[in-house]
Order: sequence, then C-alpha cells, then structure tokens
Amino acid sequence: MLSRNALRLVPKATPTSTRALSFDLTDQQKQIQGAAFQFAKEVIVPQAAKFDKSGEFPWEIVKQAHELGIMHPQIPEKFGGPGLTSVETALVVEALSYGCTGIQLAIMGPSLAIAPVFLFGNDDQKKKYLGLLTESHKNYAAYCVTEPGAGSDVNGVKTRAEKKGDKWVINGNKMWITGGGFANWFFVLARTDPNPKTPANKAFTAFIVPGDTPGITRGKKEINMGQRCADTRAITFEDVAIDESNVLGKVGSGFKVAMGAFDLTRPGVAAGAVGLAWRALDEATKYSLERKTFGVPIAQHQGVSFLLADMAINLELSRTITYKAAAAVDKGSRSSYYASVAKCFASDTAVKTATDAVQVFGGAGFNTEYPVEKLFRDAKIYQIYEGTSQIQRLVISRELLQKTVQTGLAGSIE
Ligand SMILES: CCCCCCCC(=O)SCCNC(=O)CCNC(=O)[C@H](O)C(C)(C)COP(=O)(O)OP(=O)(O)OC[C@H]1O[C@@H](n2cnc3c(N)ncnc32)[C@H](O)[C@@H]1OP(=O)(O)O
Repeated sequence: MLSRNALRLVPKATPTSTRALSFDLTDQQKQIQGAAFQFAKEVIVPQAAKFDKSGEFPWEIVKQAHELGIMHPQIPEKFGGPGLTSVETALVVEALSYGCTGIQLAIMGPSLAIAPVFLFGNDDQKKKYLGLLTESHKNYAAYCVTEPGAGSDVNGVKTRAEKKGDKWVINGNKMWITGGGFANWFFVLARTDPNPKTPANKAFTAFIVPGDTPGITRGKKEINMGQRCADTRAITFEDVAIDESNVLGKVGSGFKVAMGAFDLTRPGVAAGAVGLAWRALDEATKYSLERKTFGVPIAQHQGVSFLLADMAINLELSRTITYKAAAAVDKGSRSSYYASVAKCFASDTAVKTATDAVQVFGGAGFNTEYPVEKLFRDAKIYQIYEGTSQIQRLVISRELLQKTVQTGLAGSIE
C-alpha cells in the first residue's frame, strides 16, 4: 500500500529547476554540436552532390574532420582521441548527417570497429590500434562480421579461425565491409569451435587483424543505391595468420564482443538517421513556402502542411529517443533495448520523412537537380545496416518479454 507521504518526499521548498527533467544541452555540448553543424553547412553541404555523383571517397573532407577532432569522437584522450561521450558523439553524427550521410559515413566508418576494441581491448591493443587511427586521417579500421550467407544471423558466420602453433589462422569471406578498401586493421569475428551445436556465446572469437597481413584480398568498391561515396567491399581471408596478442577479449567470447559493440554504435546510427530526417524536413518546409499552386504557397494547403507536421513529430521523437539511448550508453549499463528502439524508430522515420519530402517536392523531388531525391536514396540503408528494422524489433521484443517476466510490468519507466 502506498504511504500517504509518498508524494511528499521532495520538500516543497526544493526549487523546481533542480526537480525538473532536463532536456537542455550543456554549454560544452552546444559548442560541440555547433562546431559539427558549421562544418556540415560550410564543408559538407556544398560538396555532397558531387561525391554522390562520383562515388569517390571524400578524403579531403575526412582530413578536415580529423584535423577538427570530430573523427573517432569516442576514442579516449589517453589514446589521442577527443574522448567524447555517446551523447556528444550523437550530436556530432546528427549534425554531419544533416550535411550528407554518405560523407558522414566516410568520416565515422571506423566507429563500428573501434567500439569492440574500446569495450574489450587491453591497454596495449587500445594504444596500438586506436592510437593508429588518431595519428592520421589516412588510417582506417573496418568491422568484419557480415558474410555473403550471414547478415542478420550472426550465429551463421562461417569464417573459421584455427590455432596452428602460436598463430591463429583465419579463412573466410566477409561482405559489405565499410572502409574495406583501405582499412589498416580489421575487427574480425570468426568461428573457433567447429561443433555446430556449440552455443553462440562460446563458438566465436573476435580478432584484430592488421591490414597488411598476407592472405587478405580486398574486393571491388560496391556501387550502392545511396551513401555512395562511402567505401563498401567484400574482403577475403585466406590462411591469414595472426598472433595470439590479436585476440580481442577471451577465446570463445566473440559473439558477445560483436553484440556489445552494437549497443554502443546503434545510437550513433540512429543519430545519422535523425540528421537525415532533419535535413529532409528543412528542405521540404523551405520548398513549401516558395512553391505556389492554386495561387498560394503549397504550405498553405492542409494536405502539405500535415505532411510537414508528421515529419516534425517523428523527427522530434527520433531525436529524443536517440539522445536517451546515447545517455543510456554513458550510464554504463547494458543498453540494448534503448539502442534498438532508437535505431529502429529513427531509421523508419528517416525513410518516411525522406519519402514525404519527395512528395512535397512533387516532380522536382524525383529529379536529381533537387536535394531530396538523394535523401530518399540515402535513407533506405538505415533500415538495413547495423541490424535491420526487423532485427531491432526482435531485440526489443525479447528484452520486453524478459523484463516483464522478471518484474511483472511491461514497458519501462526508467
Ligand atoms: C557507422 C556505420 C557503419 C555501417 C556499417 C554497417 C555494417 C553492418 O551493418 S554490421 C552488421 C549488421 N548486423 C547486425 O546488426 C546483426 C543483427 N543480428 C543480431 O544482432 C543478433 O544476431 C541477434 C540479435 C539476432 C541475436 O542472435 P541470436 O543468435 O538469437 O543470439 P542470442 O541468443 O540473442 O544471444 C546469444 C548470446 O549472446 C548474448 N548477447 C546478445 N546480445 C548481446 C549484447 N548486446 N551484449 C552482450 N551479450 C549479448 C546473449 O545474452 C546470449 O548469451 P547467453 O547465452 O550467455 O545468454
């Protein structure tokens, strides 16, 4: 039974400012966001269409981002990085993605390979491999989990690693590897227990594989629908021999290493989707005030203004849940639930918002001379990479059911 005094726990004299739930950014966070947004507006926006057309990797922009200190935001200062929190990282990613999600991916591509090293690497590994990335923008890392036959089902990974003498020898094919063309090192998930009955949490090991190890073949650059200037390739490992010191975490714990990384990076992917939706709303709103039909700007037609309102609603919700998911990472507890809610909602919002932006632009939205056709193409991959929207719903429903069984209450009030 609720005590009569339960609602009187906070003395009335406590100022409301200290009792309020704060959605305000700190001055430092505003500064970080401002610097990234200025970079997006001044450097990325003017060059986005050019790199989308050519598909060329935007090295010069990556270099400038590196110099500004917004590449590899989460690498700790101890290893040469800026040591930003997940919330600050989300602010940077969102701002850059407003400019162009392809260029943002070119800048932030190594983040998925960095995450498992950041979480599970020993000090020597962090110093060597994270330190390498902070030294020069040319140094790059790539996350190799996905295979031609294993995308959503990570437990289906076929790449094998066998211990031969004092070396681990890796054989297998990886697919859709971001930054695969020039990565100096790869995060690789390989099966180390050949018994198909061994559970996922014991069957795999994670490795850091130096990019110059003999036996690595880098495939051709894939031509994708959107985010075209980022680098995506197949990577083949043929008798690639590496040292024991390149095992990341414990032998057999690779599945959890790979999954743990997603908890860290999915809020960042959600932030990219938020940036894209924000740009789509911005473009559509401005256009609706300029374009006239039936004698008035189309913004004055309810059919258009309601589209804009729905875009704004979903953008605000995506942004809020994304910051919440990032804040959950910063708290340090397992945050799969919020990471998946944010990644799923923000990705679906990016696709819907970009689609509606094309609708607001009408025929011009279908044309490559206007910006929203690119946003439409760039948006789709958010529902696919770093776990499809269906996989996110799988993670959410599992967490929800487990928690309900444990607590007897469905839905979180954290
Ligand atoms: C910057 C942007 C870069 C863009 C590049 C994009 C490149 C990519 O897209 S990367 C590849 C994308 N792929 C994915 O996201 C994979 C999606 N799939 C998954 O997430 C998983 O396979 C998933 C969720 C379906 C789970 O699979 P399933 O085989 O059912 O395993 P499951 O039984 O849940 O877990 C196995 C063990 O791992 C543990 N585990 C699962 N998730 C986690 C986690 N987040 N943290 C720690 N442990 C975990 C489980 O607890 C379990 O351990 P135990 O048996 O001890 O309890």
